[in-house]
Amino acid sequence: MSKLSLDYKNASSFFSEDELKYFQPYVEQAHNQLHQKTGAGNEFLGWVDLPKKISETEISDIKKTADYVKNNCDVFLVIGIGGSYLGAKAAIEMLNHSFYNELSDEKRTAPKIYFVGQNVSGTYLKHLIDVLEGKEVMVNVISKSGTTTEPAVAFRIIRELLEKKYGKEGAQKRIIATTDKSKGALRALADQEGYKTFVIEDDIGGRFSVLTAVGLLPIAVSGADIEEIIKGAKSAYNDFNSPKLLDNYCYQYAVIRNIFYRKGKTVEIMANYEPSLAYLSEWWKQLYGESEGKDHKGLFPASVNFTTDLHSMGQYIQDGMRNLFQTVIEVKSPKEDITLPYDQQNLDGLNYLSGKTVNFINDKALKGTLLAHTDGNVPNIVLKLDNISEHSFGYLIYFFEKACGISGYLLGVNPFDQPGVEAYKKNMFALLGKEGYEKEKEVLENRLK
Ligand SMILES: O=P(O)(O)OC[C@H]1O[C@H](O)[C@H](O)[C@@H](O)[C@@H]1O
Repeated sequence: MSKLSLDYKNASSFFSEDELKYFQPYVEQAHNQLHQKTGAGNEFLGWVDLPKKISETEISDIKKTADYVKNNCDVFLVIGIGGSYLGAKAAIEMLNHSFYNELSDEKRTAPKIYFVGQNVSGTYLKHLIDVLEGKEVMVNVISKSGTTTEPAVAFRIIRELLEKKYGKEGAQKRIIATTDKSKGALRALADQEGYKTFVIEDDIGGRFSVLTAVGLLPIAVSGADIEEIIKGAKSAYNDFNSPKLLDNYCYQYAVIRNIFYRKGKTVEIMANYEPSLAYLSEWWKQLYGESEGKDHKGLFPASVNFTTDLHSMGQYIQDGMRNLFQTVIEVKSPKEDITLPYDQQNLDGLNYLSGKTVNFINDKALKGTLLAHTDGNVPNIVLKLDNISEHSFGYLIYFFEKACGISGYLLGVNPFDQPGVEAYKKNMFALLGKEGYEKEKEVLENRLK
């Protein structure tokens, strides 16, 4: 069973226990807003009860479809952007072999999985087509709105490729669409072509959708146990259900973020010491960035992968502008370990470590860095995760989602919309010459002269 704990002793000299307690009434209000669906954005609170609500029928449909995918392709393309891919990618990287796609077919019992449709780079798409040559391919195209440009462009190209290779009917059996139940271009296309579909409910926003078919289908294809993920999320639901701040460390995390923000620590850096957690941070950045970055407010969520980034960003964190705090994810029992051998010659000077494991070295790096950064006036919150498992993944996801809802309400924003994302889209459509944007096009082109 996974367990998570919050250790803020390396942050506690930056605020007092009283400051934490002062938030109790506001936390209670935020808790009620979430659970009674009375706060801003309350039409997007389907994720709150999702771990309890997801049906056996949905899970078994996802598992059956995943088995079909596993038996019918070498490469599974997941086409989606933002909330429509980050959660699945985070899970697959966290739970599987570090070199999942590179493993031999005997060692990897599932297809290779590529996440695409996150850019509009011609080079990238051309290179993707090179890699698909001679491979049996299936596709899961995921878009809640069904109108997002990046995945739509990638899907049009891949769909043509599949139809050429397998014929229209053959391609139809190889495409699964995850989208809205009735709206959007992808829904219309899927209905017309007769693709297998999964529905994203109206009340679950993209960045809160990893525990729906959006995340669960690709995760199930990779061989991970999605029922365990849901169980983990369910236990987090139960563990973080109290409005009492002192009994609920999920809410404590939300409050501490808000305390630091109000003290001018405007950047939160998520730090991990396991490369397999890099995409968990990417998922977390979207969750917090899109939820809180609005009305000219909000912490800037950043991430670093340690020890790698200690050799690039470590200098800044130790010694740059003091507007940072760090949230470190410590994994108490990583999946694997390896011992450093003894070397007679000892030219690399590492014999003092021979017989020690690499995880032992990593642990000392974590602890040493924690103290150094704290000494450098960067408060450190540590989230200690017992292990890397499906259960832990579900638990962590729900922990961060719940804390995000509370934190957004404490900040005084609507955590469930993302109006700012439209600005670039409007300009891009105008410059591309999309119908209805003629006036904007002229203005923008003049500005670009
Ligand atoms: O699933 P989609 O509708 O394609 O959206 C994919 C992503 O892009 C949008 O622009 C939003 O900012 C994100 O919140 C969303 O997750």
